Order: sequence, then C-alpha cells, then structure tokens
Amino acid sequence: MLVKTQNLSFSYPGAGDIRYPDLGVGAGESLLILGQSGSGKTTFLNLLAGLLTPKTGEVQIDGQNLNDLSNQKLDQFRGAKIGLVFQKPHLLAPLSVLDNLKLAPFFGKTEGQDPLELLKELQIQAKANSPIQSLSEGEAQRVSIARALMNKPKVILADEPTSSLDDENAEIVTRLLQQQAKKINAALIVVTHDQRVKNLIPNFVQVPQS
Ligand SMILES: Nc1ncnc2c1ncn2[C@@H]1O[C@H](COP(=O)(O)OP(=O)(O)OP(=O)(O)O)[C@@H](O)[C@H]1O
Repeated sequence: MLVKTQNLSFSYPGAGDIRYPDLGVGAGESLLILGQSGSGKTTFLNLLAGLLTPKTGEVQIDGQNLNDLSNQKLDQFRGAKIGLVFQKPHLLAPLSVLDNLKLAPFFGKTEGQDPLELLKELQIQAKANSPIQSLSEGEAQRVSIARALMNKPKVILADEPTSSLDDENAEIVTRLLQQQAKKINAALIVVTHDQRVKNLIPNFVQVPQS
C-alpha cells in the first residue's frame, strides 16, 4: 500500500473530534473522499500530506510513518513523494508555465520529469512560455497537475480539482489525473462534491467515519 492510515482523528481548538475511516490505497489506484460540507475532507487531505498532525493515529506514505519525521524531513519527504492539486491552482502568476514547473524539483530536491514532455501529455505544450496570468482556468489547472507530477510522486492528493471548471474541462482534468497516476504508478486521492468526478472514479470513502 502506498497510503495507509490507522485510527486517525483530528480536532481544531474548541471543536469536537473528527474521526476518519482507515484507508489503504495501492499503486495505480484511485479513491474519492466524499462527505458533506464542513465534515472534514480538506482536513483529511492535510493530514495525509503531513500538513496537519493527527490527534490520534498515523499516516503511512510509501512505508514511512509521517509521525516519525521531523518538520524539516517532512517538508522534504512531501516535496519528493506527494503531489498536491488544489481547487484553485497555486501557481506563481508572473512566471512562465515552464518556470513554475521547474520549481517543483528545485524544492523537492529531486531530478524531476521533463517538463516539456509532461506539458505535451497534458495538451498544453503550446503554453510553455506563456505567463500563468494569461491562461484560462482549465489550462491553469492542467499546469498545476503538471507541477504536482513533476517529481513523479508516489501519492497525488487533489482537493476539489474540478469545482471551478466547466463540464468539458472537468472531464479532461479528471481523466488526465487518472491517466498520469496510472502511468507513474501513484496512488490518487481526490476530495470532491462533483458528480462529474464521481462518474469516473468509482471507489470512495465517506467522512466522517460512520
Ligand atoms: N483552521 C481551522 N480552525 C478551526 N476550525 C477549522 C479550521 N479549518 C477548518 N475548520 C473547521 O473544521 C471542520 C472541517 O473543515 P474542512 O475544511 O476539513 O471540511 P470540508 O469537508 O473540506 O468542507 P467543504 O466541503 O465545505 O470544503 C469545519 O467545521 C471547519 O469549519
């Protein structure tokens, strides 16, 4: 299993515990995280990425228990092993598409994939030298997927990646995420409300744990 969780719970100060189902996601597998608004889905992704520390339980990514890593080691581990995709692409607007992609191996201290090859697969190679601020939302989201894939992560975590996209782009983005995850044999975990994504990825867990 590339992603394994056990007995995870979390609480924000002054709020009750959120309890999470145990997960096991293998190489090339995709899983949706479903649940009502405010149920704790984004918190779950942040726990899986090691951006939050659980109240109880543990997360294992590629055999590494995140609780056992110092903050500095955790940052490095995340950069090398985890690709993150958010609802709105967090890209550096004045930089070109290519320069945004090149930042990922720099921060992850990895060699990285060939960014031009990746842009070709995501059908946006024509935009390689364009500044991010000149892209449409669908194009920018594809660039953020390319950036998440640059270090060939073991795990791809995506939080509502299609919610600001029209039907055509939502389907393109979901299919590209699945194809790329399969190609690099990563585990893909997607938080979504989006029926268009649910139609393409059948496996899911529900938050909170019932
Ligand atoms: N930084 C924070 N401090 C305190 N409470 C928080 C914080 N972030 C989230 N919460 C609360 O924790 C609960 C879970 O939030 P979370 O964002 O994980 O839910 P979600 O299922 O992703 O919601 P949505 O589907 O609306 O995005 C919510 O009640 C939210 O208000």
